[in-house]
Amino acid sequence: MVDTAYRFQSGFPKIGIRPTIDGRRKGVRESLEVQTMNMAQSVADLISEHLRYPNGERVECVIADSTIGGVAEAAACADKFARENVGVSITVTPCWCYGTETMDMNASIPNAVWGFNGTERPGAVYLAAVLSGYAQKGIPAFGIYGQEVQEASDTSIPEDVKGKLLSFANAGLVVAYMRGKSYLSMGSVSMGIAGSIVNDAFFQEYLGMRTEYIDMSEFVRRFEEQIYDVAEYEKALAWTKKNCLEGPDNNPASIQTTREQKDKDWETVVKMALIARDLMVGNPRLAELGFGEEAMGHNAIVSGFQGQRQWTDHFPNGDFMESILNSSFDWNGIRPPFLVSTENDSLNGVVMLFGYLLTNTAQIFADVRTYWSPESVKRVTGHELSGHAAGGILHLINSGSATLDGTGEQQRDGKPVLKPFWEITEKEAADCLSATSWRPAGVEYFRGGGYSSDFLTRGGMPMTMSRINLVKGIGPVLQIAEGYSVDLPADVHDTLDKRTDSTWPTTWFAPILTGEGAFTTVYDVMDNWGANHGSISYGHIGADLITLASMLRIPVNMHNVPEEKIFRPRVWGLFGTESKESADYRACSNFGPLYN
Ligand SMILES: C[C@H](O)[C@@H](O)[C@@H](O)C(=O)CO
Ligand SMILES: [Mn+2]
Repeated sequence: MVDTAYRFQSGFPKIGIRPTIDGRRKGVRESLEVQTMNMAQSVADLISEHLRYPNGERVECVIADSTIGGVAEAAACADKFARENVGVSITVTPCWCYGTETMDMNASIPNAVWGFNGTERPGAVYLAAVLSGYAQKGIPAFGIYGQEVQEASDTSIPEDVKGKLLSFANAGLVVAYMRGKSYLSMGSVSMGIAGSIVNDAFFQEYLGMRTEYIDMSEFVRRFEEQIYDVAEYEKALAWTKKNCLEGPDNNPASIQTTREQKDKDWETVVKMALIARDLMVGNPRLAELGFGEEAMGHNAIVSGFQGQRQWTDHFPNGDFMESILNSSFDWNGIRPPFLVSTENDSLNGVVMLFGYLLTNTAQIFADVRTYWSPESVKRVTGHELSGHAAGGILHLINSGSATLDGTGEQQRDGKPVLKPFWEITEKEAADCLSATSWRPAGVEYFRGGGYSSDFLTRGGMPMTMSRINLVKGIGPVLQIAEGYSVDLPADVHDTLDKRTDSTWPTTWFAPILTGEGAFTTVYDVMDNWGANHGSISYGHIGADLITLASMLRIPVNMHNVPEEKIFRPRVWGLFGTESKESADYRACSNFGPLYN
């Protein structure tokens, strides 16, 4: 595992836990002190045991110095949280407390309240009272209480409560971690793709992020003036030659580039990867080499590279740079991915960021290229789709930033998975690399050459595809499709793949159908997809995305997440309980973006 310290030097937000209590002394408060503090401690233990920061360390919790029985103690706790960089607030109580006097009034961070479901003391009554206060004051807060009544002496956290606490804390940390960071736009709008019109108001108001912009000529300046770590470049090039095997050139012989040009392209694409990374997060080595300004980077947690066409018409394309940065390993070993979106599609970059921060695993960026109905597959190949694929499949394929982790060569219990970097073994990283070949770019599209990663994602993995679209008059809208990667017989894959650009990585994706709305058929999923790209995460993370979207006030226009898994602020129910989709739209528009 490599040293990640310089990437994460600004530190991580903590979870603040507020034990609130009935302030009446001479009996009531004293009798509750221990139980209340124990609840706070058990929540802190739960969170630190289960949740990790992007560098693999356990999430840290801060508990108020005392239980909170009134406004003076609430203010003391707020001071402590501000000093300790608390970005997410959880109030816990087993008893009645004074709602508006004890609540956390910080509207710019996610808030939740866990009210103990006992009847000796009315924790759930406080929960209801304080949540009505939150609704009345316009601060959406999440309410948590267990299904089953607990004994007063029971210090355990019921399973249903654990689930909600962790979902809330996980999504809340994403909100907190994004705040103050940047999206780095490398280049401008790619081929008229609207998602690459980087919208600063969206980033600022909904995510609390900056947008930074550089011209792609900055790469040329850094090539020519050697503004990169030459020693690292040499190491990277040698590693690439050894581990990134060049595949066959698919171009007609008359337009194939020479061996000499191909070798030169390898040198350029490796330099591009170093430079893009340095632009995003900085590099202390550059300061030692006399480039103090460049050493600082742009504080970017996600970026996008325009590439097409001004760059790719002349220089090698960005595919190697994007794929290797988006992967969990490179010449420096196994390390957290750097998120880069192809074609500077910033809106797809944002869902890559959500998926990554929710799971700590790398993301597949892809074109949502083709809906293959069972009939079309049968007509073209004679094959009958079955299993998860029975209703048809989507061909996800793209030059550029699909992570090599997306090969599915990492394993857990013998099954293909994508893992957080700290769980990936050397062998698994090597297997992802051997499952990938690097195909000379199609020079009709990419006149400047370059190399595209070519692999086929293993089937059987639970995956979630998502996408943000901007709608004039509404703002951002999120769409989510949970499904599975699927295996096709090799000859069937070949026939379908060869009809398109077979030098690109493929994921065959079968969304889960619910029989309703956008999930009536696979065709409907494709037909309702809002743009040319999607980001694909390992696991069924739709519920986490929905929780996160509600914190940011981004409505969800389509999803196939089971109702019982959805967790949003309590006040969403006050916008109507019949059609939760339209209530979500009204709630988001009523409260407006988190940082407005
Ligand atoms: C080579 C082509 O221009 C592709 O890059 C194009 O199909 C896209 O990926 C559009 O998103
Ligand atoms: Mn694309």
